[in-house]
Amino acid sequence: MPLTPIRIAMHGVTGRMGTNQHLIRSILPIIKQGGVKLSTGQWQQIEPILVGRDAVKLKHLAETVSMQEIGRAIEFTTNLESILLDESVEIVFDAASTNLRPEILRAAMEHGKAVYCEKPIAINANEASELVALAEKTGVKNGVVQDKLWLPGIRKLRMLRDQGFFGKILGVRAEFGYWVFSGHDQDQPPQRPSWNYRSEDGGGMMIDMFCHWEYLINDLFGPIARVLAHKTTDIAERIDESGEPYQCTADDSASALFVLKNGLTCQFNSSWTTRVRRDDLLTIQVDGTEGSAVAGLRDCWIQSLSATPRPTWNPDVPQPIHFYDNWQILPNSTEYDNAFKIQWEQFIRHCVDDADFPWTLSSAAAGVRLAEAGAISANEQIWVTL
Ligand SMILES: NC(=O)C1=CN([C@@H]2O[C@H](COP(=O)(O)OP(=O)(O)OC[C@H]3O[C@@H](n4cnc5c(N)ncnc54)[C@H](OP(=O)(O)O)[C@@H]3O)[C@@H](O)[C@H]2O)C=CC1
Ligand SMILES: O=C1CO[C@H](CO)[C@@H](O)[C@@H]1O
Repeated sequence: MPLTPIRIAMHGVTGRMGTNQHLIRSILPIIKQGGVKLSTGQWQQIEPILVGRDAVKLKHLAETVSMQEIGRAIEFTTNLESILLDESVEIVFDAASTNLRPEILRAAMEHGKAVYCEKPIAINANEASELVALAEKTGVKNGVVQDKLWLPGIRKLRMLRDQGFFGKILGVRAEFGYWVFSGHDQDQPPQRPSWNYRSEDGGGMMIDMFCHWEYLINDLFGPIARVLAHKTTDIAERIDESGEPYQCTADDSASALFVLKNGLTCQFNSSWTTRVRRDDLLTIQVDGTEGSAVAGLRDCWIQSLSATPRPTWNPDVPQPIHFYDNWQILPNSTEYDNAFKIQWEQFIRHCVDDADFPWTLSSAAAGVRLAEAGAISANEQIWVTL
């Protein structure tokens, strides 16, 4: 007997993340592959209902896009209330802009729905804690996107760590970012939404990225003990979606030192105002006594102690070493599925099969606390202990 498909309401699906990563690269491919395989060997199929405020965009996704991807249309509605009252809907997912998230999550949990959502779960630690408390009170299953954990580059880094490649890990440096056009030249339109650059709308580098850095560092290297951070708003005015100039009130660059409970120091630079001259938009370098690795989003390069060149400082001659030449690229040792899709499958198994799922609201609240600690550190110019 096939299992009844679980109904998943998807709010914020008309946005960049909702459309691309969640609908087109996760949910529709899961439907296409027949659902998610459970521990019993049965396949759990899913049925999405798209929810939002713009019926035209929803109809396009539910009909045209869905038809292209899975050969049939799916449901959509602009009535969120009716979704909350619909007992056949088991999971409410939210990928709308950050400042809307707490209200949606609260309403869904109060109606007994399992919740799954994009990061961050809130823009301040108090609100994040209230959501965690409500999840505990209502007992609903809950989860938060922590996609970077399943990026191929990060999986390769984790494999190196587990195989003891590094020896003793001495330090971690991450460079994240790229140039986000301000929109002042109409031939170079901005590639990120304007709310990202307004703190009153939930934007800002720290709140966007420190929640990623928290779970990534915690997973790969251990829990963070304290942070020293600095943030700036490098570009004061940008152009919004309607072509109007607006004042940027959020940080677009942030640097941080995270010192872990095990004593390791992780240095993270994050910027929307930098031009890339490195291997990828995010690179994480791990240096150890026995070897070093640099992970990008998909690739990972290694250099062992025995392959380490011997630089000497002499600015009077051209640099004799081509530093990139002494690194070896790791092969792909498995198939790397989309990171968001992998986590969706795990969340569905958690809901249906009770499989372990540690990436909860509680774990995501730590990311919001780190962003808040970073902001306090920057504003008061102090170390903040977590
Ligand atoms: N995990 C990751 O790698 C990433 C996560 N994110 C997170 O994803 C979330 C969405 O970001 P992104 O996709 O870039 O944002 P977008 O601006 O592209 O999308 C915003 C979405 O929110 C909806 N929305 C905005 N205001 C309202 C409102 N008042 N009422 C109802 N719906 C509203 C929009 O609907 P409409 O179409 O009708 O305007 C749209 O669906 C953020 O929380 C962000 O932090 C972002 C980037 C990467
Ligand atoms: O929130 C985010 C901001 O944008 C980044 C990419 O540009 C994402 O990786 C991240 O999740």
